[in-house]
Amino acid sequence: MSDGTLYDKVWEKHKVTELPNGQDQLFIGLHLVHEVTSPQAFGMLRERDLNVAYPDRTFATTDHIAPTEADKRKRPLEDEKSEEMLGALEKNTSENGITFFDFDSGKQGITHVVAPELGLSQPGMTVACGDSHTATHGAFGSIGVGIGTSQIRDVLATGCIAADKQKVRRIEIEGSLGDGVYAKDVIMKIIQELGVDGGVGHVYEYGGPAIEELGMEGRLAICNMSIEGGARAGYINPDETTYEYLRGREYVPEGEAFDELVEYWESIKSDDDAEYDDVVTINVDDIDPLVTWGINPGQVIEVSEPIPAPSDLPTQTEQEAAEQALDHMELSPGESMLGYDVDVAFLGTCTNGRVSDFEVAADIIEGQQVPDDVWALAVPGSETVRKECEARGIDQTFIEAGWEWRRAGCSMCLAMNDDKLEAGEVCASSSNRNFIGRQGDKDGKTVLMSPAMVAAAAVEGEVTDARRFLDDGPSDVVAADDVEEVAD
Ligand SMILES: CC(C)[C@H](C(=O)O)[C@@H](O)C(=O)O
Ligand code: SF4
Repeated sequence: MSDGTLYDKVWEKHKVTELPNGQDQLFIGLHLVHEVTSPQAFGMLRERDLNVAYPDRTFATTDHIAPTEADKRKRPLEDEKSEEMLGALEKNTSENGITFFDFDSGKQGITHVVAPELGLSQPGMTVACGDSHTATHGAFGSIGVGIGTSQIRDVLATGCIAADKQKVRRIEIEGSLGDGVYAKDVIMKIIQELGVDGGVGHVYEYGGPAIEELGMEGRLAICNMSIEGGARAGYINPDETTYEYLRGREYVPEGEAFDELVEYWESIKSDDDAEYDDVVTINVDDIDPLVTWGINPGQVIEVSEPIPAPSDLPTQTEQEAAEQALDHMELSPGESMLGYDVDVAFLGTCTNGRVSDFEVAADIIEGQQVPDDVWALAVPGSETVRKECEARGIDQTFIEAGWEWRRAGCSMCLAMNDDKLEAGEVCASSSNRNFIGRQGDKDGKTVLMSPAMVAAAAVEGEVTDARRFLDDGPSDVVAADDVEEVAD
């Protein structure tokens, strides 16, 4: 008989008991903490005079409020609220014996970038963090869940959460990605097909040839945006790519211990005959780079497709959302996103702030100049990413092309620091959310896309198909001039 999916197996291994209310008590193997969602939870522990149950399984970093300009990282931080949050995290971690990757550690960065690159996130684990993008860690074949304040308190105090088991949808990605099409495009395609609520009540298991071909950084980008598709978590079964990535990382055991772990990791993979609640197949052979045209990540098209008319959308909710989106973005149905003016290019975040993202973008911007009226901002996802890019000279390519090369943090992904989109500005962004006001002013506009597309938009000052910049890209790429109706 089949043991089932990775989700079933990992869940069962971590289930402590069934609670009287029907939920399961789930043990959490890795608890990640950042400055925004943790202070209140630590406060709750203090009120009850409780200690942190598993400080060795708990790791903290500062990301959301982190200033990205080197000289603004001096303490106390200029912004009072940010200083308060950072101070609280310092106090809470040092009082409880929790490792904190602070600015001086050289390892600070976005939680979901730092934990994977240090080898903290491993297959078969349960990972929790007070942050919706904890799904990212599922790229290793773990269950990564975002949790709220009371659950953060519970994990701190007991190492466990009360949780409901979800259904599992297998998303089979067939085919092979063309040049200039990336993991980000795959997840945007999935959300286009299944919608922003499509995953509610589910976790997504991504698999199939196109997923197997991806490196870990691409897999992380896909799992990262599971939440944008409404899923509670997303994961990919571990394989050689996973093990090779993990080998030698700081928190990964070596030698025989590593081999034993691989054996365990192999055992928690979904069985070939595992039963899923649902299977969806998407072929990516012919997909073009995707961009959003609206104000949620499901309002997305392949870059040369026309923007849909609200009346063509299936539900009233989608129709109303589309009306609001077109109004906000100042776009009309039938128009193309090609040629849409861009003021800011933002490259970074827990979706696309890793070395390979900067590498891909550097290939496009090399020898090009950002126009005077475009502000191009490159923000490594972690200090480790930054230093590796600098060691390889990638930062110089950005700087020479007119980009600002910054220190690590969430930055303009949600503008909790100084990096803000202003009213009326359009941002070509490698992030994961395009909600109104997300990147700063409520009158700013966000267009989500892959790092390559952000780089190309920075060069042109408008949305363009990045494959035009590839030596070996396809020959039939549509340029803005070829499109009859081009947005302003
Ligand atoms: C601040 C934090 C709680 C939030 C999240 O949960 O995701 C943020 O990271 C985001 O991306 O919106
Ligand atoms: S980079 Fe963006 S999505 Fe990721 S944790 Fe930070 S704010 Fe959230």
